[in-house]
Amino acid sequence: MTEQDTPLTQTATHSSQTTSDTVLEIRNAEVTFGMDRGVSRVLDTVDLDVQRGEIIGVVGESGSGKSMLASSILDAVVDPGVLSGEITYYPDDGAPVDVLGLSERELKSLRWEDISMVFQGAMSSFNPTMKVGKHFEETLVAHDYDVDTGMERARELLSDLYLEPERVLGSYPHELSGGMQQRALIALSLILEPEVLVMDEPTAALDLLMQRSILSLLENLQEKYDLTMVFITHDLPLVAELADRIAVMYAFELIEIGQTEEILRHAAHPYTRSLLNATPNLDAPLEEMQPIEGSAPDPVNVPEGCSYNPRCPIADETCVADDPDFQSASPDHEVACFHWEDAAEAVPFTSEEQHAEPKASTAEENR
Ligand SMILES: Nc1ncnc2c1ncn2[C@@H]1O[C@H](COP(=O)(O)OP(=O)(O)OP(=O)(O)O)[C@@H](O)[C@H]1O
Repeated sequence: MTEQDTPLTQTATHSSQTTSDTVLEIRNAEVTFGMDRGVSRVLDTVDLDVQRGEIIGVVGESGSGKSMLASSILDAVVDPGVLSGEITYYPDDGAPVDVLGLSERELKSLRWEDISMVFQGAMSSFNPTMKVGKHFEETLVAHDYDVDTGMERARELLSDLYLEPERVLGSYPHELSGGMQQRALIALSLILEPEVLVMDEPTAALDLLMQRSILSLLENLQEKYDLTMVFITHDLPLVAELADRIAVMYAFELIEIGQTEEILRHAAHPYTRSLLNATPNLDAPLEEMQPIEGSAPDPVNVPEGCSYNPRCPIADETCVADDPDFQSASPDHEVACFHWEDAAEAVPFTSEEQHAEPKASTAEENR
């Protein structure tokens, strides 16, 4: 059987996948900045449903809009960025929350108690003049949580992350290594028992070994605390080890989404396939790595039609004239490309080996 043998099914947007298990529903999320040289659209009509209890990896090149998506989820886009669309949070117990309609006060509580966020570079998130323990206490007090109970939870979380609680709580941030700081920050983000954890390049500043060990700790935390995780990164192989699903961004839009294994083995967007070929792979020789030709578009000047068309080997006049809708490449696998059925032939994988080890390696080598 060929790699792409699934018949084209009807056009659909992945928003149609909303189920009763959806914890976050993002519709038409758009972020613009007014610049001297025009409007910079740095997030372009993104629709995404995050399912309760899943780990979803959002990947893309630097500047593709991943951080804008992360901050949109919490209505935290920096000024003077303008966010529009709808972000709905469905708590486990309670009425749906219209995130963009919340007051500042309501947002403040949502941000720690329901949906929490961890950014790259723990040092910029901690106050360097305050001991780590004080950060936990202040967060508990600010949200009217019982400090004793909360600090018990802090100790448990720090232990879960293989840190010595007393030592870490009694240290200033700079007294801890980068890996310890980042783990302490993850513990802090979970102190108010949020249901969803959004992480924006949480391990980017760390060495490979520390990245891997944090990933496995995150997996344990997710199981223990029933968390939903949105893990944002440029590192596709890294997130593939953790994520149940992968969503790929290109030029401020989502262009493909599917189960991790499906994306790794049967990516249907020419960009995703090129991204996999451009990704270092421990199993494949370096010469098999192929950089993607051309450069990512400027947000003020995104190409008409499919924004990938100037770099795409199978683009034709349709791709220049129209922006493709999502199509179903296989169950739970959607791709925004007119010619996805030709992508496997046009952009073959350079390595026969799998590009990365997915979370659960259960599927056959090939369909
Ligand atoms: N404050 C700002 N004002 C104007 N444009 C911005 C601002 N912050 C980011 N951008 C632009 O928004 C676009 C998307 O940026 P974003 O940070 O979301 O990308 P990213 O995929 O997270 O990249 P990286 O992996 O490098 O963090 C980029 O073109 C960036 O230059």
